[in-house]
Amino acid sequence: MREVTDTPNLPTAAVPEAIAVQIRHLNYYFGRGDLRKQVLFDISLDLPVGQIVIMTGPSGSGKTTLLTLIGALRSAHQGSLTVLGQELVGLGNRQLVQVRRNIGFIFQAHNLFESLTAAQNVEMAVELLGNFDSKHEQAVEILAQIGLKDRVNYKPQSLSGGQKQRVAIARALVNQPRLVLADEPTAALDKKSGRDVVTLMQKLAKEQQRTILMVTHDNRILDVADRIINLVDGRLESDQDLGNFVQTHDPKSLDRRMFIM
Ligand SMILES: Nc1ncnc2c1ncn2[C@@H]1O[C@H](COP(=O)(O)OP(=O)(O)OP(=O)(O)O)[C@@H](O)[C@H]1O
Repeated sequence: MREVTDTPNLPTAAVPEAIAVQIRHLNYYFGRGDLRKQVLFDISLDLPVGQIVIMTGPSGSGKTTLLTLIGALRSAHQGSLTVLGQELVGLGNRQLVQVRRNIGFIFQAHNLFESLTAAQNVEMAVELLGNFDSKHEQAVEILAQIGLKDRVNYKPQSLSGGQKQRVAIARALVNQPRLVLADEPTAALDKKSGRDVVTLMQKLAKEQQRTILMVTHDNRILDVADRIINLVDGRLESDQDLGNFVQTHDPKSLDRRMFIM
């Protein structure tokens, strides 16, 4: 068990290591004063290590807001949000940046740099952790693992939509984040590419014991999930366990697992 940092408005809590994300009574507001608007209401949720969770819900229901809070991309103020053992409520910007380093992000817009090759786009993520010596080898290795071995020196303009999204996935995964957050990762892809991308993410969750939270409107990929949560008007409306998930979390074995396509 890890102790969670105490914050002014929260009691100290202990979160089991097998829980990657623990949320308790989380509220979130945009704006201030008269313009203040509540968009998340009393969210409580546990995401176990190794689980692949799909979050659905109507447009404007708060999915992206919740994802960005979990990803330490905005700060939470009310309730408790513990990510990889760290309480985020009450953390300053510099500490949030540290938390982000353990999270892989995959967005609908792949946000690749057009002037850089696939390998160089991935290398940038490795550099962020200060690893300059082996960055090229690491980038090539993960690109090969996701089926892009013969595309490492291609620039995004010469890649298909599915291949670009795979580069974005390689970039999100190269530092072996324990938590992966994806916002509509298949929205811009055709049926086959979308399926390939999520199958890849599913393999990752199972073989490397990574936790994946994915926002999607894409009904074609719901079956890869262990669990589907539905957000409506900022509230957790339903939480459906699909019965696929078997908790196998063993912290000692985590780093020895390899991810092979
Ligand atoms: N920066 C912001 N400032 C003020 N309100 C915002 C901001 N971002 C989002 N909102 C509002 O918060 C609510 C939730 O938005 P959010 O983007 O989280 O929904 P969503 O479920 O991800 O929607 P979509 O499926 O369309 O992406 C919406 O009412 C939205 O208008």
